[in-house]
Amino acid sequence: LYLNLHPSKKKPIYRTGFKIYPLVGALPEFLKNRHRFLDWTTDVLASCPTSTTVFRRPGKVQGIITANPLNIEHMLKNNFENYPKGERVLFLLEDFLGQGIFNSDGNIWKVQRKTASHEFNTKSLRNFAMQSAKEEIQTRLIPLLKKAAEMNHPIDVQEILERFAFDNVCKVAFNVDPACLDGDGTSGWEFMRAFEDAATLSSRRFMYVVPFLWRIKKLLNIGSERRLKESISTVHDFAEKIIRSRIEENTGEKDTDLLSRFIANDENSMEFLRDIVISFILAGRDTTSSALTWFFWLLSSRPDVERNILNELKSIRTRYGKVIGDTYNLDEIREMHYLHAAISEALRLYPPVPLDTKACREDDIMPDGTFVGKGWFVTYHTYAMGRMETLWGKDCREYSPERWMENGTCRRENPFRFPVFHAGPRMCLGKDMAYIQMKSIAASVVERFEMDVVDKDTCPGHVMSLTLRMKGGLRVRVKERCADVVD
Ligand code: HEM
Repeated sequence: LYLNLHPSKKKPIYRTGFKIYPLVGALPEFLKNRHRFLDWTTDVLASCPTSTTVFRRPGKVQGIITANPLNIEHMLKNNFENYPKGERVLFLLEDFLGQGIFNSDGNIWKVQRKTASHEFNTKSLRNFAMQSAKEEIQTRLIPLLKKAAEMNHPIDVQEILERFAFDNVCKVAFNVDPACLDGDGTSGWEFMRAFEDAATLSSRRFMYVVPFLWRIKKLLNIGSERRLKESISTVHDFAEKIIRSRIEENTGEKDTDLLSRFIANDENSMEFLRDIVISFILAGRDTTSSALTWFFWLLSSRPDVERNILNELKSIRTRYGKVIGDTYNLDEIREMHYLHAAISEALRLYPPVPLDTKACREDDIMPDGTFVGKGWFVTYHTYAMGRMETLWGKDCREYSPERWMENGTCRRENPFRFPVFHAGPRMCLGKDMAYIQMKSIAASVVERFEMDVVDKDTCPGHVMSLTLRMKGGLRVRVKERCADVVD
């Protein structure tokens, strides 16, 4: 339902992108399309004059969904205070995330943001993250892929990347190596599994047609809510044990990881520290792995793009006197403009956070004239934005890294047109770190291995979790590249 406020008459007009039925509103359509929610809502938004639509369900939940950059700039920056995450979202995720940076508003958020953004800008943290990624690539990822190539076994690249990202973000968050990429059976592996369950089961709370059904299940301690409680308890126990031992050995000096930097402030309680660490792990865990999974899938059917990446890597190796197998440092990674473009293009089509929702604090009018009522949800649809002809032209659904290139470098995009990393005061803190990690992995893998995707011609589906995961994973056969082809 597209609602427009005529400035002259100040009388709202309702127009719809969704089919609305008497009494039940958009519910039948929602149920019919729940399994393809992102594509369904993309089509609806594309048919609306300003790429914005109002969403109604029976009961009091209602809000707007928008893919309009002006509206997004308004809610994420110009009228930021009016669009917090809101009590509903905070409440649904509170059992798992507590009041960590990812799940807080107002002062609680501001305090964490201030410290975290200061630390994220330090060279020492960036170097530490870079070093952790390098080690994980050299000692775990490459040997694992070599072995898969020797055995000619198909592997699930998504799962491998998820384990990689989990190891990496745990190192950055609290300097613990769960060694998930090394194999199963470790306590870190149990932590990762529990973390995954907790994230997936928490996100399911958003999809209940009867919103409070999960609360009844929680009260009775049955089904998914029981499993959620168990997984949260495993995650919390693991994190608390580490934090406790770190507090005990606290020398008062800042260490390299984030936790130590927060511990240095004596005022932070155990719960506060736990929530921060968990928020960071959640933020950095599935996002980079999701992005790279879609990137490798897109690349598998585009040998021309792969060739351009190989050529770029070759010229960097020549310039810096490197050979295949050496890891790249920060300066070299920064010079990988085409690779940057190829990853950004994958992020455009498959944003790891496809939807993001805020709550409206006071009645407001969006720049496109859409009225938003107090208490409504406001969702911006990053996935739909990557598929809008109005934003990216007629070839918007094509994978084309070239659209990012300008005079040999990857151009910057307006974050409100490309809100893949959010925008405004709450913009993703890990963006640079994420690109460094993704480019390091992509460069090391592409120059050494060919990836032959099993079922290349089938377009994979996606699973709605907190991030956009590929349904069934990405199964590939890996083959070591011949050196003469690379050179
Ligand atoms: C491709 C990779 C990534 C993408 C696409 C991404 C995207 C996002 C998005 C959309 C948000 C806003 C979420 C919301 O507030 O609802 C966000 C927030 C955040 N991200 Fe990332 N992220 C990525 C990687 C990372 C990494 C690697 C880290 C850290 C290790 C990180 C740390 C954070 C933090 C701490 C926030 C919360 C910021 C705040 O609320 O002030 N992200 N990210």
